[in-house]
Amino acid sequence: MQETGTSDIPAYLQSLLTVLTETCTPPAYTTLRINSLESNKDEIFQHIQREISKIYKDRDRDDPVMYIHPKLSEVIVIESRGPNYHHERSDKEVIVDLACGMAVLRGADIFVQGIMGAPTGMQVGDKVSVYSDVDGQCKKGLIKPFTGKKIYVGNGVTKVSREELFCSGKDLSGVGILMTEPLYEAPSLMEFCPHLVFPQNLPSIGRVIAFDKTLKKVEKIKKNCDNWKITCVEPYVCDATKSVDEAADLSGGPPYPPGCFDRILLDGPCSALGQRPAYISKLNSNSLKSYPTYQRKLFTKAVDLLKPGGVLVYSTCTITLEENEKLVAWALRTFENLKLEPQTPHIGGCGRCCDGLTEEDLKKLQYFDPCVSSHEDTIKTM
Ligand SMILES: C[S@@+](CC[C@H](N)C(=O)[O-])C[C@H]1O[C@@H](n2cnc3c(N)ncnc32)[C@H](O)[C@@H]1O
Repeated sequence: MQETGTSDIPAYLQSLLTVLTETCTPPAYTTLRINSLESNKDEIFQHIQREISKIYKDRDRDDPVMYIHPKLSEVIVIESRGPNYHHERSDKEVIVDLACGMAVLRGADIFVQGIMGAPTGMQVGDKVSVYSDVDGQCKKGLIKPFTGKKIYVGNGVTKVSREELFCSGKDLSGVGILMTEPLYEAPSLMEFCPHLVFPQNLPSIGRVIAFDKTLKKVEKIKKNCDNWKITCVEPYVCDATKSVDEAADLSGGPPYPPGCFDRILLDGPCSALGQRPAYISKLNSNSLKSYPTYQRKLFTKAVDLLKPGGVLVYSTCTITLEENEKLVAWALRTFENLKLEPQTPHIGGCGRCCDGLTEEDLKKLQYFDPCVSSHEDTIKTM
């Protein structure tokens, strides 16, 4: 996208445009959470640095810039490079689905399941240019050139032929295209040293409340805890709207009695408009409007569960005022016993002005603005 740079556009639209442009690009770095229970942090950092250097060397790339986050000593930061538009495009075009395309922009190779269309005669070892289908219009097995909306994500070398992919009837798995010249250079981290590091976006690095209403999510929490040899987390399948009961006790799973938690992280459902990169959102305005009501319901339960003097952290991965600053303003009006506290570390920007929040209030909120390069954020903290 191009910057319009026109002064005829009102400031709020200009800033919305900038946000939309920025959300189309992947973050400027990848972050890995170190499992300090496993070994010494510096040793883990050096080990990961050597492993990543090997991966980059195999692909003829210079080592990436990597360091321990200056304020978060358990976080490794790996800088991305790009966009690299100078690569020569091949006339052999491969189309991948949107999820696969977005993963490629964050450093992944292409797994066979993500490949939708490939040219006739495509053989193992062919150099291809890869495009992501933006609107989900490409039918599996497409031979003809794709005429729908597509974005270029890089060049790669095929590990599988078109014949094997679409005509063999085999249940294939694994890497189908190795991305040798991606649009953005970032490390591919699928199952990368899972006992030593865990890929986690910077804003998500915090404490985790161990219940979710989805069984699949709870199973994932259990698997992560097993990988990390964490024994102090008890994950439960639980609808948080039913998590409080006067008659309950703390001995087993939910529900729990009111006022029994010292700290709560409420990382609830949201419109996810801050997830990057994202070229398209399938949300309609009704579902967008439904989130704040649901979030207030969950927030009320979290306040019920909190001990006097306890800490409640509310987080989302979206950018709407209604689900962020306006929800905070509502909470301060509704629960007289709640007050905002400064956050340490404060590595994001401040909150945005609305609904009577004061300058001091806004400084106590953290907004990870997609318009500020994440790399700039990191440098600011050094
Ligand atoms: C933003 S995600 C949380 C991500 C999680 N912190 C992580 O890092 O994987 C929001 C989660 O809220 C869960 N959820 C939605 N409504 C819920 C409810 N009523 N009770 C409990 N969990 C709920 C969803 O299943 C979803 O996994």
